[in-house]
Amino acid sequence: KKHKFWETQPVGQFKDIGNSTLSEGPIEPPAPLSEVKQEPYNLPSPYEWTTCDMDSEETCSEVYNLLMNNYVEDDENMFRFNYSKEFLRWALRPPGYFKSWHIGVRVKTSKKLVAFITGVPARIRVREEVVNMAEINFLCVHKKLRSKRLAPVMIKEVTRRVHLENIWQAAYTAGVVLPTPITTCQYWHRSLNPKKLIDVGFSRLGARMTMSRTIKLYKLPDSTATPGLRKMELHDVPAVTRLLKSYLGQFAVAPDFDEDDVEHWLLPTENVVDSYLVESPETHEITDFCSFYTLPSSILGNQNYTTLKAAYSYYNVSTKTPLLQLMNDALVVAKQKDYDVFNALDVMQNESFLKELKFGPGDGQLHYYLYNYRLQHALKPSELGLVLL
Ligand SMILES: COc1cccc(CC(=N)NC(=O)c2cccnc2OC2CCNCC2)c1
Repeated sequence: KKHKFWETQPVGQFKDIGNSTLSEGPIEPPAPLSEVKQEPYNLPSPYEWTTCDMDSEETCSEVYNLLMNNYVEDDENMFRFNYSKEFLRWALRPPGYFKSWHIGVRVKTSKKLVAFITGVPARIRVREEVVNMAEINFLCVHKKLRSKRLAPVMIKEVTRRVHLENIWQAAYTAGVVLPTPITTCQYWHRSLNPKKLIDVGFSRLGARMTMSRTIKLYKLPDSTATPGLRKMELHDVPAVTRLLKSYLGQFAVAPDFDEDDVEHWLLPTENVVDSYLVESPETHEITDFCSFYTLPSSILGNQNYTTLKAAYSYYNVSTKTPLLQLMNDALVVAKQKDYDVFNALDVMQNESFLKELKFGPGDGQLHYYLYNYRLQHALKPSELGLVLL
């Protein structure tokens, strides 16, 4: 029976699509904390819960290795996400985070880490409502423990721990269709190193295309074009926060960033997140912003390469510089930093540059979900202003 677990959860159900008697907003009301289950859910007997302290080098390495060997692969099982340790520490320790939401499962005897799921707090605006949510991510069960029905109990346990902090909504993405997506995004890839991408099977040589013609097609300028483009610095946080808050206001669902959030999520961090802004040479006003995060993938079964260096479009704001030019400069910077590919979803205003900047459509979709919050209608990807890691 499909979705046996999800039909028991407060999420939009397929059977409710189009039922206009159901109002937009929380599906179940908050419960008094005394009514939240105080003790952890039961795991199958060989396993025990553990809280993963990401400040611990040893535990962070265990999480890194579990994900490197068992996390999400592409549809053809040629690549697997290879989040770095510094990326995981960044992703899991935003302002107000809870260590208790970094949940692992260990084998009682060997203490081996065999599963993981996380939440981080986020203020997300849904239309006019700002909602305290948990962003759920990194659900991973060791390949050898699949279909033991561990995922449902891990989802229930992270939900229980989120409830204990009086948070009743969540946001998450998945490559699979579950009840019920608030939107479904296409992903797009812009080749930066086409020879490597073809060698490893990420891309295929176009029909009637030679390798040298393909390399020429994706060639980028050696330097950026926008006057006043520079890396974001700490003193830019107030201006970038204002710029971002104003820009994200146009989307139906978007983070409600304050300065502490912007400092954490958007200040450049080596090998994790890169952020650039345009400071007008005349007025010194900050008029535009672009950012991408670094998520390499392991290349499974290739003699010459082990890693695909990929940049993922994050938050971009254009108020003076055309978005097309701003994003082309982002491609130029990514190429300068030796990335192989630049990925983007068709969210926000990304559709306006994807084809013109020679992005090609990916072969999959990314579905966005809200937990315990019903939207009257699914969104178009262009109405979504939320990028999850
Ligand atoms: C190239 O290596 C891959 C390794 C694993 C999976 C995929 C395909 C895939 N599933 N891609 C995405 O989900 C994706 C494509 C474009 C932009 N963001 C994305 O996912 C982000 C956001 C959701 N969490 C994973 C990273 C590709």
